[in-house]
Amino acid sequence: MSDYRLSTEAVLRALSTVEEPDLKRDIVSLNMVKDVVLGIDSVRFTVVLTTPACPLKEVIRKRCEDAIHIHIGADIQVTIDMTSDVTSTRMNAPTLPGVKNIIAVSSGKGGVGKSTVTANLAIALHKSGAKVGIIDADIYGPSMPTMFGAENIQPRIFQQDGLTRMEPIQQFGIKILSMGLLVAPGQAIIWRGTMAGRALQQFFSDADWGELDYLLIDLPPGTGDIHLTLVQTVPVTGAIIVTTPQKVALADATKGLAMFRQPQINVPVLGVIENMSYFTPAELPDHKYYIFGKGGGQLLADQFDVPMLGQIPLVQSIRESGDDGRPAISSGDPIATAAFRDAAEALAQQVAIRNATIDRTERVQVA
Ligand SMILES: Nc1ncnc2c1ncn2[C@@H]1O[C@H](COP(=O)(O)OP(=O)(O)OP(=O)(O)O)[C@@H](O)[C@H]1O
Repeated sequence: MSDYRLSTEAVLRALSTVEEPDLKRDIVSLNMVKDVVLGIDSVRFTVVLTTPACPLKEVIRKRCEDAIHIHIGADIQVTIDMTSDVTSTRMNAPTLPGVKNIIAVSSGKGGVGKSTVTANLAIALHKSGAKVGIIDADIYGPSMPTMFGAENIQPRIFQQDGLTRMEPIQQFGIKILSMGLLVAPGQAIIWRGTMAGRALQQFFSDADWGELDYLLIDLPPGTGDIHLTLVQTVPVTGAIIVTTPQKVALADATKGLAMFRQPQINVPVLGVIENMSYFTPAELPDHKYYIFGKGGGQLLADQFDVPMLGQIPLVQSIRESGDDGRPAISSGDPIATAAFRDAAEALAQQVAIRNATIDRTERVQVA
């Protein structure tokens, strides 16, 4: 006979001593414990994480087990089912209520690898179990069709209730709409500011995105009309800045980051991703050559007091796979895969922290 009392209340009391490491609150008051089922000397329950990409999954599991053993009984058999439900501050949003988080990906200057990072982050999040979409709003060089091998695929246009609707294409599990998909391959696009803005608005208002955990927006480099159109069209959950380590890139990245912080825009900055941080030759995977300088991304993150989400090395396969229409992380390169997976976990973690701690973003009103 056991000398402890096993009850749902006792289990919840024990689990309320477990703190979610990022959110710094106990997992019971965060509503993360569900479906407690008691046996004679056993208990089974579900822990609902705030993201499938949670890097602390095993830490939380161990803490729950320990809490039951310490507070109720050392010989209780504990079975924990870990699931996830990505959090959102966009519930009941008038535009795209099925999209939980809209994340702007921006850079100070062109060519730092913003699109490459967006494509690979999207796939890393998808591989963790999340539903992910990309809007390629880079009017100067919409590269998603090339990176995803989708130059010859057109979004399906159809009529619904008298309205013209658009269905995003789907490649490698990612739903995608791109300015580049609206014109024939090879055709140059000269977007007037208003035209580009209208196209972006249509990607939100006329497209069927269904349910998504994360919708990543690949913005043009710098700061401009498209950025303003975005924040005026939908409340953006947060922004990330992609930079390379050298000083010239950082000066521009600083301006890009400061834009989101302006009081009238007020989009939370989730962190910095440093791309081309160091060169690693495929045949010497342990070697790092800091050819563009070292620590620039961290400097930017420190200056704005935001986290560094990741450092992506310069590796030949990232460039090759981007050109081949198959983002590096899906072609299995181990160095690229590890770097993008870690950055995606860090991003998902920051989104969860942002959703638990900051009020929802308001759409910027046109003056
Ligand atoms: N980590 C990396 N390793 C190797 N090559 C990379 C890496 N990141 C990006 N590249 C390559 O650098 C080039 C520019 O990348 P990308 O198009 O993603 O940059 P961007 O910042 O989106 O550019 P733009 O400003 O034109 O939109 C591409 O050829 C891409 O394959």
